[in-house]
Amino acid sequence: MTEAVEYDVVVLGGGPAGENVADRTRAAGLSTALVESELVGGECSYWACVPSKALLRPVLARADARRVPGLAGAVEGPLDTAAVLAHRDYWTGNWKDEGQIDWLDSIGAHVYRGHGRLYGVRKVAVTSPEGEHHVLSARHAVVVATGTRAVIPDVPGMAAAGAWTSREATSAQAAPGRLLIVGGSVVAAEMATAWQGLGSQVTVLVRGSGLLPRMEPFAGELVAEALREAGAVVRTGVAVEAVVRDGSTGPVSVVLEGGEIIEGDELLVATGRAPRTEDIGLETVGLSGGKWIGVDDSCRVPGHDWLYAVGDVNHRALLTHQGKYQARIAGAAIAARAAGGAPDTGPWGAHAATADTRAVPQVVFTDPEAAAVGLSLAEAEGAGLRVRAVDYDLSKVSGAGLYADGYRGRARMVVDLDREIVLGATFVGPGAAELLHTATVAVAGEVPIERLWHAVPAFPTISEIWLRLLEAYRG
Ligand SMILES: Cc1cc2nc3c(=O)[nH]c(=O)nc-3n(C[C@H](O)[C@H](O)[C@H](O)COP(=O)(O)OP(=O)(O)OC[C@H]3O[C@@H](n4cnc5c(N)ncnc54)[C@H](O)[C@@H]3O)c2cc1C
Ligand SMILES: NC(=O)c1ccc[n+]([C@@H]2O[C@H](COP(=O)([O-])OP(=O)(O)OC[C@H]3O[C@@H](n4cnc5c(N)ncnc54)[C@H](O)[C@@H]3O)[C@@H](O)[C@H]2O)c1
Repeated sequence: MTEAVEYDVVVLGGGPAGENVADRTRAAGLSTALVESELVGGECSYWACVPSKALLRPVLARADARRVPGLAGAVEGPLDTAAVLAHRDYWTGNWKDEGQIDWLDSIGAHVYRGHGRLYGVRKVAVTSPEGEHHVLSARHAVVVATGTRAVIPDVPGMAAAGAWTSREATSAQAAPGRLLIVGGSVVAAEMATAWQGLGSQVTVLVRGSGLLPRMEPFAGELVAEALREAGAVVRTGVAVEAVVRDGSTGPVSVVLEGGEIIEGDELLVATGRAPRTEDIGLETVGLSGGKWIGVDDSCRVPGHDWLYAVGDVNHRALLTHQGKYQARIAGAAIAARAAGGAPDTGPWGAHAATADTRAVPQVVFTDPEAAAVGLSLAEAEGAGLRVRAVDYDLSKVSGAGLYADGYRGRARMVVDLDREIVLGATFVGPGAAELLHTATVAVAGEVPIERLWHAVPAFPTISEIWLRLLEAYRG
């Protein structure tokens, strides 16, 4: 080991969360090193958000166009899959990270390529791909931002079958003929939409009772209905007992509980994420590897005043925008503490990631899009709050009718009856994604219903749903 190189802050993991911490600590004038073992930009840029949305955009645009009289006839044919994949490759920078490295250089952050591990208090050891070793020490903070990897359940034959995870599903260079998908949450629903649209015959095998189990039930119902209309098979209440494949390529068979066998050409396992913490030296500071890292609202690890964790790895909200938000909060908290100040960690304070528990927005880019923020009805009731849900058929809004012929969609607003504020909102329908931020402002801002009444949506936009929901609530 060489002598330690000292920085104010050392960031372990260069995904969206890690990069944004570096951005904030550099903006505060703190010297910062960032350690990345694969590609700076992380899962999101190369195997998750960005490539998946590049695959989905043409599928959704075509579906939208097919619902517009006068335009539908022009988009009857199949998508140009090769062009879509090439566009996806462009958006991932062909899995190269020079652009992100240039940006980190431009803000004066020092990048170390290699696997990083905590090496006792305030220290990180880096092993480069060439086998060089560096020790970095942090005057003020080490921030762990190592993200997650896909979980492959312990189903006989699954791991050996060379099943796709989200990585292969977002980076594949051809559409498989028959794609089997195990799982029914966000990755499963989005990838089913993308690959069915790009020419595969998709079968989704859902263990639970429907798709998108964390959203209002109507979200999963509408998405499943549309997937079936697009030609996919969506089966609920089915458990996969075994996977059989001769090697890791060629036809793959899934054996369901009860003995039914379904054959496909590829199998995507979309059954959740596990933290990448098993080999990052947590044991050297008295913590356990392989687990999520618990943090307080400033994203600091309790009992370790120099250690922070941001992004997926802290399990607060596994979304890029929330990881970046946590990074902004943690970066500001580190800077405030480094300057000897008292951070503002009360609810909604400058150094508290309060939105993680109150106002997390998420858009699922399926057809129809499903967008939600804050609490669902079940979550609000489960929290013991006195609430009322107001539902409205989105197709009855003029803007929606003009947006698409035969528009199908639904909205729900969950109102706190004691405080008369919106706790959560869900919009499902074509074009619903861009409705979400209004709801996020209402939820995070705790805007009183009586004031929302004065926020007039433009006619004829789909946003008029707000007026309808408020009218329905006020009677
Ligand atoms: C298919 C898919 C689609 C998604 N789509 C969306 C979406 O549309 N919108 C959204 O908000 N979220 C989406 N997500 C979630 C999003 O990808 C994650 O929330 C986000 O990537 C988390 O960012 P992060 O920085 O915490 O971790 P990551 O992006 O996982 O980055 C962690 C980084 O740390 C590095 N690292 C790990 N261990 C070490 C080590 N020991 N030393 C050095 N470096 C290390 C990794 O190489 C990686 O680059 C999607 C996820 C999937 C799987
Ligand atoms: N557009 C977006 O915002 C977006 C897109 C994709 C992923 N993500 C995020 O990435 C994360 C990962 O998504 P995901 O869909 O992989 O995981 P998830 O944790 O959301 O869902 C995993 C699903 O797999 C099911 N499951 C677990 N084990 C199973 C088994 N053995 N057999 C069958 N089903 C099983 C679970 O019941 C659950 O419904 C999520 O937090 C998600 O929000 C976000």
